[in-house]
Amino acid sequence: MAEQPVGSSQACVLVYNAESKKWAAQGPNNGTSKVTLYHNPDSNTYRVVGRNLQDKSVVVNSNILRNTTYNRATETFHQWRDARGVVYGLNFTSKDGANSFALQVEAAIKHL
Ligand SMILES: CC(=O)N[C@@H](Cc1ccccc1Cl)C(=O)N1CC[C@@H]2C=C[C@H]3CC[C@@H](C(=O)N4CC[C@@H]5C=C[C@H]6CC[C@@H](C(=O)O)N6C(=O)[C@H]54)N3C(=O)[C@H]21
Repeated sequence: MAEQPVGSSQACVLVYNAESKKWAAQGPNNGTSKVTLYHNPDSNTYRVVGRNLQDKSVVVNSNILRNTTYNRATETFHQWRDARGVVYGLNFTSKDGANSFALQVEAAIKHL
């Protein structure tokens, strides 16, 4: 069976630049994207894919692994580090959207 979407939310996708010590919004219109958690039941893998609402470009495509720590820095800003050390931030447009997405990611990590 192909990948299934587990859930989606709206968030600005940011990547932290350790050199400049700045967060960089990914994509136009301040990086507002639809972020979706996908599950591949065949391989039991999960990933977060974000598509910019304006130009539909993929701004994050990050595997969520058993040892991924999903950090709820604030009620609406969550972040995680990928296997290569890239730090992604999601600045959600609502607390409910942030909470529901986080619950799905946290459940996914437990399922791995
Ligand atoms: C042990 C460890 O690596 N810890 C990481 C986190 C982590 C822990 C456990 C697993 C994985 C990860 Cl990733 C870590 O500390 N990192 C990751 C890189 C990030 C960079 C800057 C500093 C500046 C302060 C803080 C920050 O970012 N914070 C505060 C809320 C604040 C909310 C909104 C976002 C929106 C854009 C920016 C802003 O407001 O202009 N912004 C913020 O300014 C946002 N922080 C962090 O958060 C830093």
